Amino acid sequence: MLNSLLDQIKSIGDFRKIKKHQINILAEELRNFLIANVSKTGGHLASNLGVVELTLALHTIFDSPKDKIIWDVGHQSYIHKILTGRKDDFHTLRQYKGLSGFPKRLESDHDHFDTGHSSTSISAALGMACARDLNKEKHSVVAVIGDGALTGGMAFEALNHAGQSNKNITIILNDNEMSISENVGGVSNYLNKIRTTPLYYKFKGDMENLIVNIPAIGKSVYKTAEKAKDCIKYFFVPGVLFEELGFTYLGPIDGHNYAELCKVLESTKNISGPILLHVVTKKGKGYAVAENAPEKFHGIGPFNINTGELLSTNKNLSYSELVGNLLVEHAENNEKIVAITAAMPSGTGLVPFSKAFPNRFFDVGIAEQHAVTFAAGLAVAGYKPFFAVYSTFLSRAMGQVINDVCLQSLPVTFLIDRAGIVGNDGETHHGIMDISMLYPIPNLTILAPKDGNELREMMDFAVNLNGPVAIRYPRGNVHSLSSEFPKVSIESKKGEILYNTGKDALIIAVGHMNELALQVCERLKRENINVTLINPRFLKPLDSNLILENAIKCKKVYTIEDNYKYGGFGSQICSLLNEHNIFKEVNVFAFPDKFIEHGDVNLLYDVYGLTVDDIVTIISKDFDSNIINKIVFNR
Ligand SMILES: Cc1ncc(C[n+]2csc(CCOP(=O)(O)OP(=O)(O)O)c2C)c(N)n1
Ligand SMILES: CC(=O)[C@@H](O)[C@H](O)COP(=O)(O)O
Ligand SMILES: [Mg+2]
Repeated sequence: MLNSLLDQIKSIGDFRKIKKHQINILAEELRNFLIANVSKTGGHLASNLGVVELTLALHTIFDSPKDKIIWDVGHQSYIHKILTGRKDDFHTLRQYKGLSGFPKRLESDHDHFDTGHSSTSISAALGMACARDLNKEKHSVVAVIGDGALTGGMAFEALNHAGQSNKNITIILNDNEMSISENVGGVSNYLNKIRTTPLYYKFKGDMENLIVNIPAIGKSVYKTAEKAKDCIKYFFVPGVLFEELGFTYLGPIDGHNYAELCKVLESTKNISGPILLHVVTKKGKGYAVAENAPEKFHGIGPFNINTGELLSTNKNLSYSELVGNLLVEHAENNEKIVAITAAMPSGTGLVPFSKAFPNRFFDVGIAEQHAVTFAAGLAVAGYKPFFAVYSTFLSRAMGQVINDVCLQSLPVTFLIDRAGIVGNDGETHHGIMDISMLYPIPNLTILAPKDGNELREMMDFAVNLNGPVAIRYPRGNVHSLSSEFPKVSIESKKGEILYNTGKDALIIAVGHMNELALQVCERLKRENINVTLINPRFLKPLDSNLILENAIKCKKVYTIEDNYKYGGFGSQICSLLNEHNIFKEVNVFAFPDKFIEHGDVNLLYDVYGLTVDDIVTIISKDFDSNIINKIVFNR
């Protein structure tokens, strides 16, 4: 049905001849298809339900892939993918070797820019528009950006540039009043005001018709009115902010009215210079449970279509929830503790804090750079800021971490969530670079808890440390690892021995990777390979004495981390041994120098050789006397 409808619409050619009922049926088919598929695969549903008519109109009026459409964040590009030949593969969404949940140039000619991180679309689109003009090409360039993404500083940097560029570029602001949670900030308030203002572009058109049709004097009066347009603009145009930046502001228009969208999009082709078209949509449109719970259905796991309930309910505590609960506990006894999020209160577990301490909770919008320096400002004023942020999104603010927090050695704690492989979101979302990014920064303490208990200890440590701290922990449920060895206090800044049957192999595992490492140790024990396992706890400053005194005694050293090999923990161990003239073979189990694709977390660890079997196989071979003899013999 969907295919034939799509073909029918395409065959009509002229949008003005497409009947309203035909579009309504097609939109309904697309929504049903989305819901049916995402209920099985999981994914970003609410945002995509909200852009069905907008995407249909874009692909009616513009000629993709000649005309370029760039999707900001790109989590709302599923309809675009369905309309551009990927419907039959849609059941593979976000699965290993299947369709990505974000636009990917390698996936389709219709995907003109890989997105995933917010607020990049206007910059990319402007770059493409400038290239087009340099090449003397004629295609359209359109960026679709949400009201949440518009709170990202980079979007304003691009608006500032695009506004004075005189480039023909259309920015479509998809305004659904939502980020992941409710949108925040002055921009959001401004857009709220606009939504209740009469339609400027309609007003302007009506005004023109009225004046020019006044007999005899119409034309001259219109000229005067045209000159007086600025006063009309200030009085009427709702998008004066954008107009003053140099854009022709159009809207706000109903983002679910296909005919209206087509008419206005068509009209943009006759307007020179940068345009900002403000469309108002509803996140979750057409699926009641998603309309009523757009945050829940922003990113959702497989669910029951009839009830909207998740098919697998996870009753276990997640690291994000644990962090949020611990922060509330500390804030109850320390009024200087404040919590910051960049538009991800629920994802980072800060909702309980926001409810308990609304005056000490700050959602800054999708603005990680601002969040870090904002935290620094709070810190110099005597507060103890905790910024909870996904590892991948912290990469946005490395300059601020370095120069605004660590250089001044301010007591800001970075709660680095989603550290490690995150799974279905893929390349742009895995948190496997933070160790490499943070290691070189002076004054910064970097902690990696092996489980929930250690995370609690590290939060206590961070609260009492008068300096910058980064605590990294993975997506998912809290681990709980036992150790028969005496407790080592976290204040000692020491690592700990987690397992010790002898000195054949020294294994040093980062954070939650100790769960896997303990299984490796048990397997090696059955092969009579004696192992010492160290949990460093402090990635920086390293407990060098513990590592060196064990490395000297062991035959080979192995490190295990959920970070890139380059600049990661393993490379730190290599240089530590080297600096102390301990020339032992170090085998670094980490991620190779490539972007890690999307897929199930465990499958990705398997693909990249970070499973118990893989590691046991390699270590066993190293200690397999037959193999060692063979190697010696063959030399
Ligand atoms: C730099 C960055 N920070 C945070 C996120 C997480 N994130 C993904 S979508 C989203 C909200 C986007 O809101 P909006 O642009 O309004 O799109 P909508 O979902 O409402 O369609 C956020 C915060 C991200 N992708 N990139
Ligand atoms: C699109 C985006 O960036 C977020 O929605 C992200 O997918 C959330 O990730 P989690 O599902 O790990 O919270
Ligand atoms: Mg939005």
